[in-house]
Amino acid sequence: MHTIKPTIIAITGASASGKTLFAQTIFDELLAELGAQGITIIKEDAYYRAQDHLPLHEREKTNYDHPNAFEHELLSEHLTKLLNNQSVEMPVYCYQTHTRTKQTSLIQPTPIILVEGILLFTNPILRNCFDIKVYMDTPLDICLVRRIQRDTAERGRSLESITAQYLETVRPMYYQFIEPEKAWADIVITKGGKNRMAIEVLKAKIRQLIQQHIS
Ligand SMILES: Nc1ncnc2c1ncn2[C@@H]1O[C@H](COP(=O)(O)OP(=O)(O)O)[C@@H](O)[C@H]1O
Ligand SMILES: Nc1ccn([C@@H]2O[C@H](COP(=O)(O)O)[C@@H](O)[C@H]2O)c(=O)n1
Repeated sequence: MHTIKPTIIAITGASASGKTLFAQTIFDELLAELGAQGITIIKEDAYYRAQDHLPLHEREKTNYDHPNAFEHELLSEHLTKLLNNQSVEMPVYCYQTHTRTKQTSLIQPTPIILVEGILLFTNPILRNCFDIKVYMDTPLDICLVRRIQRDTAERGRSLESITAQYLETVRPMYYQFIEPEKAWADIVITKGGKNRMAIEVLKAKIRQLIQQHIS
């Protein structure tokens, strides 16, 4: 099954546009059919640069919406290894400490690899790795509301810190880097991570690719 090159499907778009929900739904719904040997997910967020050398108050000032915040070189090295049928140790990131944890997560090569994150198409080497490029086109005001709900519930953030970060970096970087990524997309998805028709279309394409792997 692994003799044919894996297919990498990359999903990008604004923070809280629904990338994780969309990718995770496809993964969860196909897992029963394909098994863990068939499909895997990689998050660009796992590749935020380690900041152990900085005190916490300095890490809080980092612009996490600029491409330089990511170790894209390591992500492309890992994708290349997976394409060459080698496993990788993906970093595990912590949004509370703004750095990587001491753990890593073993990722095995699979025929289908989903990658999701805000700035995946800004890097030409990464872009080159992707077979299908998806852009989540969710209005920014909806993203902001969902980010406030998610980051207060799941990422230990206050409303004050979310709104300050939004005005200082999230919104300007969206216009500078994320929105222009749409031009690279093969598929543009509206209605966020619950767009059932888009989920079914991607699942059908993945099933077709798996059939090609098997035959
Ligand atoms: N279409 C949708 N309808 C309702 N809630 C959604 C929808 N898409 C995403 N969400 C919710 O919005 C929040 C942000 O989505 P998430 O998938 O984490 O975004 P991203 O990965 O792009 O940052 C999550 O709580 C998610 O469940
Ligand atoms: N320490 C960090 C790292 C990242 N962020 C924010 O996360 C956003 C990207 O993740 P999504 O799941 O929302 O796509 C990005 O907009 C960063 O601002 C952070 O707040 N703190």
